[in-house]
Amino acid sequence: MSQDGMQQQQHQQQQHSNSHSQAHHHGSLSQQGPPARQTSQQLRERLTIDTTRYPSQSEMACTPDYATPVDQQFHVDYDIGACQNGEDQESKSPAKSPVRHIKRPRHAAGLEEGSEATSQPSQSQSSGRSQGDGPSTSSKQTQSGCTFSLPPVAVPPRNKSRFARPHSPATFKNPFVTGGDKDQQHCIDSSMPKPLPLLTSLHIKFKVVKEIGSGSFSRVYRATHRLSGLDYALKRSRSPLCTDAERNRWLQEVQAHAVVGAHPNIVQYFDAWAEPDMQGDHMYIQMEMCQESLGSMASTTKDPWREPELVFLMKQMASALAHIHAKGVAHLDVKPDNIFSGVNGTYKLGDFGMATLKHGHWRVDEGDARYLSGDLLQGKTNALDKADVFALGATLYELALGSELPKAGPAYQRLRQGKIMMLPTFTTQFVNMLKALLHEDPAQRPSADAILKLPLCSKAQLAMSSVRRTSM
Ligand SMILES: Nc1ncnc2c1ncn2[C@@H]1O[C@H](COP(=O)(O)OP(=O)(O)OP(=O)(O)O)[C@@H](O)[C@H]1O
Repeated sequence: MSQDGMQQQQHQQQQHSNSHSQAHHHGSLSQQGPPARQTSQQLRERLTIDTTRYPSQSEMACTPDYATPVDQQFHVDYDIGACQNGEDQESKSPAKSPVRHIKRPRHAAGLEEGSEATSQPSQSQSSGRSQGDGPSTSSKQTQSGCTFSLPPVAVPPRNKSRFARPHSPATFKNPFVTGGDKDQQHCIDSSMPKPLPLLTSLHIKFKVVKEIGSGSFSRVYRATHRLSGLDYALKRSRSPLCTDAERNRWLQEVQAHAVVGAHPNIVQYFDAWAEPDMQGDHMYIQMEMCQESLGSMASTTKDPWREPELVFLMKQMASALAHIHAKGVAHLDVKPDNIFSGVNGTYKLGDFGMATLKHGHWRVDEGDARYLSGDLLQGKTNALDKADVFALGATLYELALGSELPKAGPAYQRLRQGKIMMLPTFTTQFVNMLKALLHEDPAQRPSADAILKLPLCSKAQLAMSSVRRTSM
């Protein structure tokens, strides 16, 4: 075929294609392009759909056209938004309409919520619309050919209560990060619009496997994260949090635990949230799943620990405390119940329920009396990091004895003065170190950092096989 002949054939094909499109999309459908400004009269004419002149949606099978580029597709050219609440759902084109929404005056009479005009399309509305200033009454023709009007779309008045944004859940300042400025919103106050964000993610995110422990304030569950398949420890408040004091106790635990961050000898914090039940809000903390605590191990095996095992434990706990203290936090509840065995012979310090600011004048709750230093008992809170060191010394002493520490009485008082029983199976170096940790005067106790630098600690690189307690 000659060049001229080919051009002529292409021209004919083009013409045929154009006329075909126009025949199928007469009136109501238009090719996309910059929408021309239309008078209301034109719009009304276009809104009248002659369904007999183009294939119905069911004939077109409603399949989205992914092959044709979007700017070459055909689009319904009437106010889709106005029809969405009516019976016109089927007429929606899969492609976006180039015409957005036909603007209608918001102040149109009779469109206030509850007025008759919102629910009863009338002839007068249609005629009003024909003059270009009425409400949005979309008319179209049914398959039988008769024209009817869609109800006008009510534009609710800008009513404050309806359009007011819902209160966002509170975002708290973390005093462990920002310091103890009392003016900052760091704690919960019932006057806040929503004291805690009530999120429900427990059963959506987790499969609760079983309860693995409980304390005075909480129950702890083993739970599998549904997406990752990993196991976590979920700590749940024992009873619903009803008062601000209860909520703030949890908030403080969450904030302290979160700010401490990752450390090999600290139970890793992951997330925290509140969930409502019939009685109130329960608080959840998602943590690393650990093995047994030393407290529960000690209750089953009463054998005293050997020195290498204790030095190994002391080194790891001193490392955890040095990290916590460097973050400005004091743990205030170091005890065997809160030290967990992890994998490969590691130990991890957990339970930040008593944690507070190391030097700030923040809430200081007394932890377990058996591990409380004399200075804390006397209400001296200016060296809280050293109170942790005392509690570590008391923990090591208890494990060395293989028996529980006294809760009261002369033996209790003697320990607060740094006086301990003979430990014949331990080296003098170890016993002296223990006495230093339990010193009556907090200033005389070594810091956690200083403990790590002791010659005893540098010798604490035990072969894993020799660490009897963590091989479970
Ligand atoms: N991360 C964890 N992995 C495995 N078990 C855990 C974990 N955290 C806590 N547990 C188990 O749950 C028990 C209670 O936890 P925890 O001590 O944190 O609760 P509590 O209510 O703060 O207790 P307390 O009475 O000491 O204040 C622990 O003794 C331990 O047996």
